[in-house]
Amino acid sequence: MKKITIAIDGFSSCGKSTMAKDLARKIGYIYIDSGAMYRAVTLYCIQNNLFKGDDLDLVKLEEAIRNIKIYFRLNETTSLPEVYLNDINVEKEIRTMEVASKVSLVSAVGFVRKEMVHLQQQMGAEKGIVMDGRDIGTVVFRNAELKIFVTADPQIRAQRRLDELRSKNDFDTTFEEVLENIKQRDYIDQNRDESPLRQAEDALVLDNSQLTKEQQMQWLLDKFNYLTSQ
Ligand SMILES: Nc1ncnc2c1ncn2[C@@H]1O[C@H](COP(=O)(O)OP(=O)(O)O)[C@@H](O)[C@H]1O
Ligand SMILES: Nc1ccn([C@@H]2O[C@H](COP(=O)(O)OP(=O)(O)O)[C@@H](O)[C@H]2O)c(=O)n1
Repeated sequence: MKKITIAIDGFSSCGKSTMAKDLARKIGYIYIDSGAMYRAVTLYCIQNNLFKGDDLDLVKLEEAIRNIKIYFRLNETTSLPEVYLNDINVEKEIRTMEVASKVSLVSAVGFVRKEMVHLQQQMGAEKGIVMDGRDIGTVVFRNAELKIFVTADPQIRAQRRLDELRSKNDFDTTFEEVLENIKQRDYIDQNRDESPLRQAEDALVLDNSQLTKEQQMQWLLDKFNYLTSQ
């Protein structure tokens, strides 16, 4: 069967990666978490002291950006792609609240986006890919055959993210901190000049506030099956 490109965009912590991963596994496509790439650049900035508070040293970052090597490699146990920063697996380090609190500042920078979008387009050149993020259907793969825009109630999203942090033994972060971070990132992501988070005109919208992971997966699979059976 001819392979297509699937773009899943939407707000923070609403289940995009979960859906994208599940679908990719089911249909045998590659899965790419584009947010992990912006998180990896953010980790680089933190590790190299490019932040003074919320001020980012753009001169140093621009000098460094071409030498920041980011790629995914499959974890053989989970069969899921994991992100590498300059040849080090940083899959765990990029999921901290420290990175979450800075990532929207880094992802708003034009030259960072240019590099990441270029890499993402290379990864999807052969189609057969499910990529999730903020600008996949509007910028990275404007011609994607299937575009989904996911949303959910912020309180529900914060609780989901908090449960995830707890499951990773983070018992320090509070519900209020997670909710605040989600709202802040949504605001910056929607209001930045470069590729702001927008619903593509041809995207199908899913509010999964009241859906289980299984239900949202079935919804997505139905859309995929319908499209590819045409
Ligand atoms: N429908 C759902 N119901 C409950 N929890 C969900 C649902 N979808 C995803 N989750 C959980 O919510 C958290 C955020 O999901 P994730 O896929 O990482 O979101 P995103 O990629 O949009 O940031 C994860 O811990 C995930 O397991
Ligand atoms: N295609 C993308 C993906 C992520 N991002 C940025 O990267 C951040 C982290 O993305 P993510 O997908 O890991 O976020 P979560 O919703 O999983 O917390 C977002 O808040 C955006 O600022 C982006 O600008 N463009």
